[in-house]
Amino acid sequence: MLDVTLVVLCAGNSARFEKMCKKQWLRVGNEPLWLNVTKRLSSYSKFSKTIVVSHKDELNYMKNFSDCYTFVEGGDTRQNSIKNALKKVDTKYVMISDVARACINKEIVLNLLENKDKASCIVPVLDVSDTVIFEENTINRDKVKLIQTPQLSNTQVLNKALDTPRDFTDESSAIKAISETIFYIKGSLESKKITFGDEIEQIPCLKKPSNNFFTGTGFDIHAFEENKEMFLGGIKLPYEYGFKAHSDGDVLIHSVIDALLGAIGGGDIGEFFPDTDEKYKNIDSKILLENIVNFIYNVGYEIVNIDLTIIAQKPKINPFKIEIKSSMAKLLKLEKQFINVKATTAEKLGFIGRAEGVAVQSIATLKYYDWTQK
Ligand SMILES: Nc1ccn([C@@H]2O[C@H](COP(=O)(O)OP(=O)(O)OP(=O)(O)O)[C@@H](O)[C@H]2O)c(=O)n1
Ligand SMILES: C[C@](O)(CO)[C@H](O)COP(=O)(O)O
Repeated sequence: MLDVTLVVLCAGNSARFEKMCKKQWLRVGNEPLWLNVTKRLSSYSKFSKTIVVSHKDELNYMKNFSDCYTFVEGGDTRQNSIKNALKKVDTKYVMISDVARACINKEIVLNLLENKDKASCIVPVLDVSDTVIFEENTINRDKVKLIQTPQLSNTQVLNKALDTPRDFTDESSAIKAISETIFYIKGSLESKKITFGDEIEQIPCLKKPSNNFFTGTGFDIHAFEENKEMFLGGIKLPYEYGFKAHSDGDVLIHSVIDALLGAIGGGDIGEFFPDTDEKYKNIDSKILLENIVNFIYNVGYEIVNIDLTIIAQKPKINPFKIEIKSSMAKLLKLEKQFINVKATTAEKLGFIGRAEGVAVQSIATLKYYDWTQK
């Protein structure tokens, strides 16, 4: 076992990527990119431990995918994500790589490891073959290097180098700033970082997402409550009661949220919005659904269609079905043809039949965001 910890940085926001899905959640077959890259990098040598740094909103979801790695919550910058990871590093050396550099080859990792005692930070670099200008003045391109990852650092030195208010864009810059040594090895064009959306085509090792479909079911019930407005599918219904709930009680939206989370293996609405949390007291459930829809797109899915059935003796639903369908289509960012709203009574049977409350069951079908399509 090496005295080296592997850290894969997967906690970014993909702001410059400008796609529906975040870079780390692009699918390679059935694997999110972060898992595909982490499996590949960790297979290259016997690292003491592998740490995956995850965006705070995706940490619990990411943990669903593997028990083989230590998951750490990222920070608001790459450097702070590294600092969070270093709290879990107890080895002399740490190798840190950007998940956005998806196609790191084994030779580079082995070369870094072979040279780990040559300096405080071992860095793969590329020479420049283009003419280079700096502030509109041509400079000597032979003195220019493009820095890549993974970078292999002495853990103690890196901790010291990052104990600063300065924000560096990589480890070697921080280590150099405290006058510690750097050793450069030959990098690779294959180690190109995915930053902008159109760069995906330049990444050689990715295969297209699987064509699988994913379904999830949702079911929710809410009792009627006096002195409360009734919301169903984001629409206010003119009824004498509302729904008894911590939130606004929109039982239809809650049912659909559970169907969406079910389809991605993301648990249930209570895990995302605990009914013990004051910030969700009387919350507009449309906000909850918008949050979940954004999450689903961020982690690499698209919604194909939703079908739902409202089970209610009262109020009469038919007069509002079209409005509910339009409301839900807008919230789900779906064409109306892909959201179906059904309604039925309970034939006066049971609590629904006694008009004590309403139930809604939903089913959602999702697929992966296909980044190979323009
Ligand atoms: N707070 C952050 C920011 C970035 N990263 C990771 O650092 C690597 C390089 O960052 P970058 O390519 O800039 O990714 P993003 O920050 O997602 O991109 P952007 O700056 O466009 O938002 C990525 O693998 C990213 O996931 C991280 O772990 N934590
Ligand atoms: C660390 C890095 O990949 C080295 O080139 C680069 O600095 C990351 O920059 P980003 O803006 O955080 O992608």
